[in-house]
Amino acid sequence: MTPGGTVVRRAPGKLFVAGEYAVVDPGNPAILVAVDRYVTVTVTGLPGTGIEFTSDLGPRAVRLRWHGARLGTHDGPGAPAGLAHVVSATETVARLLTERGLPVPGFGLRVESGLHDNGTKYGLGSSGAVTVAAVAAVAAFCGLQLPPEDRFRLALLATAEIDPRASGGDLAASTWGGWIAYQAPDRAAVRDLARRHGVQEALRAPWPHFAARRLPAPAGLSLQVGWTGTPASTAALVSDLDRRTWRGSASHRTFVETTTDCVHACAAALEQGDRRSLLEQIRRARRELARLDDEVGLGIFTPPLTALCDAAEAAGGAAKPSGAGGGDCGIALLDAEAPRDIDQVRERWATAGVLPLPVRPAAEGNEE
Ligand SMILES: Nc1ncnc2c1ncn2[C@@H]1O[C@H](COP(=O)(O)OP(=O)(O)O)[C@@H](O)[C@H]1O
Ligand SMILES: C[C@@](O)(CCOP(=O)(O)OP(=O)(O)O)CC(=O)O
Repeated sequence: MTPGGTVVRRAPGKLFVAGEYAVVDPGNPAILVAVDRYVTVTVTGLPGTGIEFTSDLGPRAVRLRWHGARLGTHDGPGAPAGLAHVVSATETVARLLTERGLPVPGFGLRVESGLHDNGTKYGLGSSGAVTVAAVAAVAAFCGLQLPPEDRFRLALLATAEIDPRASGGDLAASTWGGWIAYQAPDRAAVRDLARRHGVQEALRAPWPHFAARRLPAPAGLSLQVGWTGTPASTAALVSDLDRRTWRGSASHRTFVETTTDCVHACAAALEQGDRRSLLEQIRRARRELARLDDEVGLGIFTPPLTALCDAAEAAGGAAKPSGAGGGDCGIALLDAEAPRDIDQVRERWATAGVLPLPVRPAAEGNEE
């Protein structure tokens, strides 16, 4: 902490490489990569016990006060629109402080997002990055020294209070950085564990199915990212899928089996530096998502995302939507030694209305 009592923490955004949708069920693997665009959270001491939130997405600072363990306005507990993630992150760290007998001081928390373009999200995981950065900043400001897994767990507990369907893969990438293999715990179960036995206990207890480990970056391949310019609602797409009869069907089982096999093969290809196999598996992941989309008509593939994939495959690369689809970003892996092919793909993307984003994998995640 600086002498003025200000703490600054940042967390990178992320992209899904493979495993989206399947990863929402505990234990199913996915691969993500952190990218070098960040959400930055600054916490500064303020007199009193209230917490003042300022976001670059909101018009003005919002001062909230404590109603027991929850933050809210004078009317009662509850986060104002657009502040759900920072409020939940603050409440979760505050519960840990209280359980440890430590005071929760008053402070101001300010968010600056590098994951938006004039207020429109790129789909690079701003909700995950802001949660990870807010947990780290609030914890450090309050004098807690926490290892990465504790910060990840706090961020997941904070997220599960808002939406237990979210896998937390974004939180893992934002916490650890680099290329990550991730398996989610049962979010409702860990949320209930924290509610019943406390946050401290939820940090200590085993979390069945949860796993996160770093993978090597792909050698000789360049990660290219295209933005469709259309923001998609992940929560809406995931709950849309849940409302259909697909879950529990033979098609669901096939999707999960194929996707799991594909993610394991991608991880092995990264570990063995096998470029050709990695490209084959990314193309397979695209096909499996397309099959899901054809069967349930979810709208994962929009015309710009299909054009993004076709252009990359025509140049000998592999590509797919990243995450829930329906807009946001797609990724491509292209031969790093063929800059002219990369330029050509980017030109074809521009013609299809896809903006190439100048982002690169970020080796580092969020720091304590
Ligand atoms: N700059 C920010 N300031 C405060 N909260 C933010 C900011 N960026 C994102 N969030 C949180 O994340 C939510 C948006 O999540 P989502 O639509 O899933 O975007 P993304 O796809 O980028 O994760 C917002 O409603 C808010 O709670
Ligand atoms: C469908 C999913 O598996 C992947 C969603 O990935 P996105 O990258 O679309 O997510 P946001 O960061 O919230 O925009 C749902 C999940 O894992 O929670």
